[in-house]
Amino acid sequence: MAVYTQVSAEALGAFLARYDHGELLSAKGIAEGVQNSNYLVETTADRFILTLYEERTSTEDLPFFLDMLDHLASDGNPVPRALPDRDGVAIQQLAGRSACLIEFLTGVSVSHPTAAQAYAAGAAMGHMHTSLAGFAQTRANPLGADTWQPFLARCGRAIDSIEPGLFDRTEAALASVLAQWPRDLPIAAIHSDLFPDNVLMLGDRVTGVIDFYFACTDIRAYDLAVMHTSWAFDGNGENYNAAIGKALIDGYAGQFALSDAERGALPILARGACLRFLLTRAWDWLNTPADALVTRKDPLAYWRRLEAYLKDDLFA
Ligand SMILES: Nc1ncnc2c1ncn2[C@@H]1O[C@H](COP(=O)(O)OP(=O)(O)OP(=O)(O)O)[C@@H](O)[C@H]1O
Ligand SMILES: N[C@@H](CCO)C(=O)O
Repeated sequence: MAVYTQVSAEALGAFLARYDHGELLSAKGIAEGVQNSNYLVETTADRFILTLYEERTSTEDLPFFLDMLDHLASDGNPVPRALPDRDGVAIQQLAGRSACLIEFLTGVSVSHPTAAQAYAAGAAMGHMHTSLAGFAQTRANPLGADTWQPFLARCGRAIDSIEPGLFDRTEAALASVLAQWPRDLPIAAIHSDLFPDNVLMLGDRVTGVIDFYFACTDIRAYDLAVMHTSWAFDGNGENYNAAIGKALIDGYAGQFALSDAERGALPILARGACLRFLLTRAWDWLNTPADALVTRKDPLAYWRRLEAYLKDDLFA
């Protein structure tokens, strides 16, 4: 579920009255997503997404996210813009939250991508990286490599309740990854969370790239590594699909030239990405009650991926 904040029909009607996008016909909460509250809103003019930003999205960073979306949309990327009201204001207040009315994009996210879909998604990331070369704003990555050790310390030995020995194994893996972490690769604005559920598709065509609320400035090739960890394995991280992995990289490289240094760093970047998602999932696992409405994501699915990247060079 992801409707934490309820919005009354009266409040939504008054909100929509600030725009020239028709009158309210219906509003339905969207179950997917865990971070923010999302509604599908239909008006007499069109359909929209209404997002109310919950505490996990830092609202002071909203201008960065929205400007990045505007920049990408202006350059032909299929990303949703937040719409300005009649006074040019895009970030509003609604039901005690910051809120935006966002363009609705068609398409569905695929749970078992084919190689052709992975190729298209890799190409969509390559296109975004090409466009973002001209985007000057920056935002430090709040979940970047330098934060992982303090993050593990915050989780503490409670992490062993997920699986005995997990703290020590994670600590050792982290030390090894950080010792090899590349410090001289190109840095740029990146999505940093381009999982299959954040790509909308119709057949083999990408119709939407969404959920930019982890977007930040970090190693550009790290974005591709994150994508590889999330697309090229099954959900529980047990099976690697080499055809998907290759299609992602080929699709990306067809749009944006990967340097030899970036290509060579993908294995270590992917291991880092595994630790980033292992840690945030472990934190959520420990801090979300088992009976909460939000489905917790399995941290160990990322430990299994890490083991696969340690065992073989999956980018060879
Ligand atoms: N612009 C859009 N057009 C169409 N559907 C959208 C759009 N934005 C979001 N959605 C739908 O809403 C769902 C939730 O959106 P999103 O993934 O951004 O949620 P979230 O809670 O912010 O993020 P997270 O996935 O990190 O939990 C998506 O799975 C998609 O179905
Ligand atoms: N995509 C992440 C959640 C948001 O960071 C995960 O699956 O763990």
